[in-house]
Amino acid sequence: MSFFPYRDGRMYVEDMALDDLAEAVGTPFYVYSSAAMIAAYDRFAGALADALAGRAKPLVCYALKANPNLAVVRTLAARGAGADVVSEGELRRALAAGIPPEKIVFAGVGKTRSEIAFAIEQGIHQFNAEGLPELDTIDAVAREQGVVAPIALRINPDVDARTHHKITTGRAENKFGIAVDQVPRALERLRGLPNVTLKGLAVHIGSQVFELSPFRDAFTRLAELYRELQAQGWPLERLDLGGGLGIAYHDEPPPDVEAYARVVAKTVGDLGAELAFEPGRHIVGNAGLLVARTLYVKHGESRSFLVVDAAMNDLIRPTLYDAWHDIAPVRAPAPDAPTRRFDVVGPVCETGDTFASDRALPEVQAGDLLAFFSAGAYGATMSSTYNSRRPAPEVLVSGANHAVVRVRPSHEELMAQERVPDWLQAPSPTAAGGAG
Ligand SMILES: Cc1ncc(COP(=O)(O)O)c(C=O)c1O
Ligand SMILES: N[C@@H](CCCC[NH3+])C(=O)O
Repeated sequence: MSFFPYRDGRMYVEDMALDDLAEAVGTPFYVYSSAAMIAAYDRFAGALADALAGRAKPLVCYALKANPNLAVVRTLAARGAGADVVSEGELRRALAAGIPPEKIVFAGVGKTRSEIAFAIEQGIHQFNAEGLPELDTIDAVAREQGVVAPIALRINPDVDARTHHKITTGRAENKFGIAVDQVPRALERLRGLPNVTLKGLAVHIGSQVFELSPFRDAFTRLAELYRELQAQGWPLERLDLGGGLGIAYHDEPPPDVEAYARVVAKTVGDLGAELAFEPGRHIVGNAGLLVARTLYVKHGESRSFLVVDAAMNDLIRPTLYDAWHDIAPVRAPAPDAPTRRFDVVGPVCETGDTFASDRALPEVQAGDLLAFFSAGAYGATMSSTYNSRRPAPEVLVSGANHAVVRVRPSHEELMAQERVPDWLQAPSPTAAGGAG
């Protein structure tokens, strides 16, 4: 079922017409379907619960980096989600959205002392430690607070996730995690660190992973290591299998979440470990759209351009990864409407500010609204103010209700964070122009 259907020639988000929303909030804007993210979350959590059949209880820690909007996180918290965070900011958001600290895992290669201190104060579930020196830091900070901090070692299994090279994280050359060969050194180090306690192992091999075999390989390696460490006497009880399960961005068959859950059950289901997962994109990616208005239709010598009012500062994925996002007009085209090839571009002064090249679209007029699909993950959160453009607002729809869950800041608000030092006072009129 589509959460973005056409009805009477107009595209809807659930029961809210997008053209009405555009009138209400202005363009460009992000819009999320509450029902779509709940459906994706429930399906993911349900598939794991079914496949594990009571052998292990899955803790689904939504990866805030995909979309940290408080209303989005709150929606998932209400379904029982925990959180995967990679900064104090994300941790504060997870807590503010009502996720209990004991359901929060803290990953990331560059946790600072003050971030670690804050997380320990909150009593989070665990740190996923990504390197040996970090163990010393967590230990030292925990000692200052007189507590023992729970950790998992994030293992780098050297598995090719077969995704875009910029978002693969489980190869030996990537900065993430601890190589299997270094684990003995990490354990040796842990023996001398009384203020950290090793609870388990973690892995995350990359993002937008489509094939199941890299997961199978990584989880199998992790299970072997888990058994080995237990045999050595380490009282492990947790495995965190990371996120990474992809979504369909076009008409490809989406990854099979039930088959993913069966891989989990088969590889680690019998270890008796508590299992955690860190899905981001899979939960929110296809629950969101970016909606833009066409400013100009420009027919050049060799190409036709649709210049829209959204740009690479709003959605950077096409520029950064050459990512494909489906684009469709908000006013339904006639079934037999001819198509034409367009480059869909934004107003930013970079050639890379291109959402799609040579894309077949129905005839579009200036003023028409366009929906960019699969923009719920790594969309608004990766936006910037480049070219001094105001970030697009975010809207959450539930049924026929909508709420602006992040407002578009004014130009004054954007400039208010900047300061001009005294020694750069505005030049007096007489000084202007120099020699007179
Ligand atoms: C440690 C960790 N966990 C979870 C995620 C979420 O990934 P995804 O949105 O692909 O599920 C990421 C990002 O790749 C990550 O680095
Ligand atoms: N930002 C990336 C994914 C990176 C995942 C974070 N570890 C994307 O848009 O696809």
